[in-house]
Amino acid sequence: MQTVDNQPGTSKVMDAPKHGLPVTIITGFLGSGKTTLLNHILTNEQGLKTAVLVNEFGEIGIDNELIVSTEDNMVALNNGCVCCTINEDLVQAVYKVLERPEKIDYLVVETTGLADPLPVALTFLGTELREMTRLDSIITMVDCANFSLDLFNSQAAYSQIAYGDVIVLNKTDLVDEADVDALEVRIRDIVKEVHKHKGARILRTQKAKVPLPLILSVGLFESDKYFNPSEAKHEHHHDRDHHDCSHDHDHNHEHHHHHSNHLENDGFTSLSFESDKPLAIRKFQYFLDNQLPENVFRAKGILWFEESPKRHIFHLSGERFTLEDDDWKGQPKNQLVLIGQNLDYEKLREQIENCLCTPSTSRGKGFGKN
Ligand SMILES: Nc1nc2c(ncn2[C@@H]2O[C@H](COP(=O)(O)OP(=O)(O)OP(=O)(O)O)[C@@H](O)[C@H]2O)c(=O)[nH]1
Repeated sequence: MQTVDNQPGTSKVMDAPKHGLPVTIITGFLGSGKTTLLNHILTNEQGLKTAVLVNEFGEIGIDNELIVSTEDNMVALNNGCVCCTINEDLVQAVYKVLERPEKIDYLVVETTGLADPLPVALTFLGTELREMTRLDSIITMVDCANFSLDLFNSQAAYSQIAYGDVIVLNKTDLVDEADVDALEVRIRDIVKEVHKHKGARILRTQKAKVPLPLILSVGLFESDKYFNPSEAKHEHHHDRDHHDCSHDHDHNHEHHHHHSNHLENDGFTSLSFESDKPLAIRKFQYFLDNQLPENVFRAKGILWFEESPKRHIFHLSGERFTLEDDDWKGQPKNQLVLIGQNLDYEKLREQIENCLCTPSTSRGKGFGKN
């Protein structure tokens, strides 16, 4: 776990002392644009000093590599669900931020794409943290090109929509406006099912570019109205024995019928692959085009191809993949995480290993067109 500060140096001092530290939770399904929003916040926050807690699904923390200026403002909570396994880690991580001698104006928590945001919110409301922090809002990112509750068959995906104070319909560049309209109607219905009298603020974005005043320090989270922390049974024990996802959470909140019993992360698991050998571009492309099974919903990686001196950032969400390049800062290597349901680990691992260069692989072949 690492701790860090964005934009060191002078920071605009907010009125609130540290014990009222405003907190925003960014949630949203796998690949919806949470990290993209986080980077947008960190590059545009203008003088605010923001601490960031990032929880990632998968053994390798690819996000550490993808978040801007992570030298000193980030606590990475790797491998585990922020709402179950590492709940106590979350409390400890927030304390670490609060105890730092320098001023912190804001705390942003990015959950994994499979986390139910409600227990995360309750962590801020139902523990000692209640005195120290002020939960400002839950922001839910939605991938307009891939959103379907049926497709995900995921309790977490439902909860993310149901409890979002601000819902950002992202990736509008990939779909027709009429589809976004239909999605918005569906989402408003889900929000209404849970919050009878309260709508969510729904925004549309590309690359999560949203004016920050619309999402930060908005005070949209209405804890007293929708949650009763004193009733929350989500207790936080200071021993390590409770880091066990196999227990059934009973948060005993008003909307009990949607409580977050998302055992095994709705059947999603991850495969992490690392190698200090380069990949052969053609083989990897063959893997993507012909072998990658449909049950891999999300993948991300930092890739090294023998044919390229660049560092390639690979993302797959649904059926779409992208490869961007920048420069290596250290020794090149491959890091790849695949996330999906019912993964055949052995087969996948073998297929990826087969993409690595063998000494006889010829050089100089570029990425072909699909
Ligand atoms: N076309 C398009 N791509 C986008 C947009 N926003 C984000 N992306 C891309 O979608 C991919 C996933 O974005 P991330 O921000 O990493 O998503 P995430 O929610 O943090 O992903 P996980 O943490 O793995 O669940 C990346 O390749 C982004 O560049 C958008 O508005 N349009």
